[in-house]
Amino acid sequence: MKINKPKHDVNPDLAKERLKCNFNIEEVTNIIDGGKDKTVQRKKIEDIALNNGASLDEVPEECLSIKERYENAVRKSCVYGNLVRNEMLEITGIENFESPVLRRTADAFFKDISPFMLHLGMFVPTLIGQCTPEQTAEWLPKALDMQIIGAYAQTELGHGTFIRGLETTATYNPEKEEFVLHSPTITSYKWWAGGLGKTANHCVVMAQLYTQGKCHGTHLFIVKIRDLDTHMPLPGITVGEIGPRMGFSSADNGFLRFDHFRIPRENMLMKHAKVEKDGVYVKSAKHGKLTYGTMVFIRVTLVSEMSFNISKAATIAIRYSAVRRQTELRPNEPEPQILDYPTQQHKLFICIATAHAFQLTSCWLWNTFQAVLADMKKGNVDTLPELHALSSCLKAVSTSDALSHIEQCRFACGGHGYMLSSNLPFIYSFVAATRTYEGDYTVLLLQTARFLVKASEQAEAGKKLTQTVSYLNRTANADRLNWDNTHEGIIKSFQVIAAGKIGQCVKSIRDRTASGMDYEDAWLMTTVQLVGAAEAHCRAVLLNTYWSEMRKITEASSADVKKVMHQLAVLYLMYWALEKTGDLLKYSSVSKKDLDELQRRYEELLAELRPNAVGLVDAFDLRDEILHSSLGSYDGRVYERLIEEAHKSPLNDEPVNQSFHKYTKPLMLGKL
Ligand SMILES: CCCCCCCC/C=C\CCCC(=O)SCCNC(=O)CCNC(=O)[C@H](O)C(C)(C)COP(=O)(O)OP(=O)(O)OC[C@H]1O[C@@H](n2cnc3c(N)ncnc32)[C@H](O)[C@@H]1OP(=O)(O)O
Ligand SMILES: Cc1cc2nc3c(=O)[nH]c(=O)nc-3n(C[C@H](O)[C@H](O)[C@H](O)COP(=O)(O)OP(=O)(O)OC[C@H]3O[C@@H](n4cnc5c(N)ncnc54)[C@H](O)[C@@H]3O)c2cc1C
Repeated sequence: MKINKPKHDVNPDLAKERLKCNFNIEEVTNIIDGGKDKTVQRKKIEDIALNNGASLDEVPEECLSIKERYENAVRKSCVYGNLVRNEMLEITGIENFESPVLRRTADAFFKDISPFMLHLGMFVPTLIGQCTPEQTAEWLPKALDMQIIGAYAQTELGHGTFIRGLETTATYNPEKEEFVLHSPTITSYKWWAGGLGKTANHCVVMAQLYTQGKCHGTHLFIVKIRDLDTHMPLPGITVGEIGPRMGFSSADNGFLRFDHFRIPRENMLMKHAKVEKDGVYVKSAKHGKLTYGTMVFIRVTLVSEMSFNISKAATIAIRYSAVRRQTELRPNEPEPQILDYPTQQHKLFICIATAHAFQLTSCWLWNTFQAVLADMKKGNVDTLPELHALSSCLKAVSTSDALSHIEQCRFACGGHGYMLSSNLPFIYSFVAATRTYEGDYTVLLLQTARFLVKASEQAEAGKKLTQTVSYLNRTANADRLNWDNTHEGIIKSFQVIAAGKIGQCVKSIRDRTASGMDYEDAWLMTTVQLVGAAEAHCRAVLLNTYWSEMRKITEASSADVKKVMHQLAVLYLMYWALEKTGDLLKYSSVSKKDLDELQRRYEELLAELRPNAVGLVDAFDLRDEILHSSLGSYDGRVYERLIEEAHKSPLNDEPVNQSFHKYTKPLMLGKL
């Protein structure tokens, strides 16, 4: 398989690494893509994107002014959007518009973010999930064809987490058969929506619905905010961009204020509830939270997105570590490649394993999501709470872990990792936002904890639990698990840790209520433990899912691929067992000797994986144009690229900057 055809000679150290690799790289790539046919499809889509010169920037994105950067991003988004519409969707099928391949290939065009990302990412999914068939027929084709460009405006200046606290109102007027949208306070300004500031002409708005004098809580509305021809904001709309951010610099995250702005009745998204012409409110949803559906969808997709981002950072850091040499081990010996240091391997190999863990878990979560959607189509919403609990904790933990692993990759690249041209700061700042948006880490783990506390009480009452919490049935009465130093033993010990922590939360809440606290205060006082319990549950789910899915997916693989995939999964289990020794000591009979043995095995495993490290990141098959990294390109021309990038700095356009004559020279001459 030709991964990247390098234009230059490959760095000799990197070339040697590739000779050491003892498994079939293409086979692993096919596993990651979900099959050989999917690899072929991905490559076709990448070719379409990359054979188009429009993705190239003469001046690096980061060297442009805020306006230039946005304008360049819109230019590229239009080219990319056009390719998606005219060529790529033909390959994936239009029903797969949310295919991760389309999202990932977009990275060939943007180091930062496309201002159109939220259009396909949230606006279109909301139309699909929240419209009646008539509304779908009206809006969806226009959105997919990009005749209208949308954003998702839910968060306000005063509230993001607490959706029920949103202040924007949509008041129904039966005489005119219209809703009046209004922002009554400064805290009710819509705030943050990606693409809203300058790009979108429509948006989905979450607002408190009032009809016949009564508030019925938050509902979704589709709102045209700009004239389609002139792009001017419509009267009654104040819209703009919220200002520079840590990342997302070209996403024109926006603010929006309504001044008694009128929209037709038909613009309420009415799949789950409607307002009749006369103002009567009718709810058809069988579950109170179906309007939160787009958030669940994005939380599910983010797990795979995290796998992708970790694989990018790992590829950069591991290739760089094969090229970089530092510090004599013994006098007069050549400096070793930094990849030879076990401490470096400890920072990096877990990233490869985590990318696989998240990829396999995300496929499993996606299938669970599809099954729940199928249930809901039949009118059964019983499986939704488990999906909500699962998607909440997996979103929280995968984004948080991804962030810390990506930071480790940057540390692993020393000073050069701090350069924007390494791309690690872009990847980091993108992932930093994911820990917050679509539900903050703590908040989502507390949602999972709610579900776990109920499940634990049901287990106590002898009820049979659903699959992801069924371990509570088996472990509810277990005090301390007998430590068993096998892979299954480690997974079981994580289930016992989770069960023990959940049980301890239930006890704390009960003790507190028994001593006179009301339930809300008892819950609040226990939230630090509840977050820990939900994280422990999530770790148990991740370890179990990764291990079982890895075994399934490699059943027909060659012996060498089976071996290396198995080694990665074992590394993942051991890494987390060693990270959580305190919990293991508390909830199992593990001894110091067992832990010392685990540590020794872990260190041996790092050494066993070492010859395959470059092969494993090559298997992610990330083309240079998608990696955008001076440190991580396939040919390993690290130093040459760093110099080439330095020359692109606008400060190097002339030998002497005018500030010398204006300020520095007068200072030197005492004439300032
Ligand atoms: C195509 C791929 C693209 C990938 C990349 C995309 C990049 C996109 C870039 C940026 C996007 C950023 C977009 C955004 O951030 S949009 C804004 C997102 N905002 C949030 O996520 C807010 C988080 N807050 C909440 O979700 C909720 O407020 C809450 C924390 C869950 C609380 O809600 P509420 O107060 O209404 O509910 P309660 O706590 O009282 O719970 C009541 C019961 O409802 C259950 N519940 C809550 N939510 C859900 C749900 N979504 N589904 C099912 N059930 C839900 C909850 O568990 C309670 O159940 P119980 O049985 O215990 O009563
Ligand atoms: C880059 C980016 C893009 C975004 N894009 C969009 C978009 O397109 N559309 C959109 O509508 N929104 C968007 N958002 C907004 C985002 O969804 C919210 O910022 C997010 O949901 C967190 O809400 P918040 O900002 O209100 O944080 P807050 O809720 O104010 O959180 C602040 C702190 O309080 C804690 N906290 C809050 N509530 C609780 C609680 N109940 N218990 C314990 N601790 C709590 C949190 O853990 C956190 O530490 C975006 C945000 C970012 C950063």
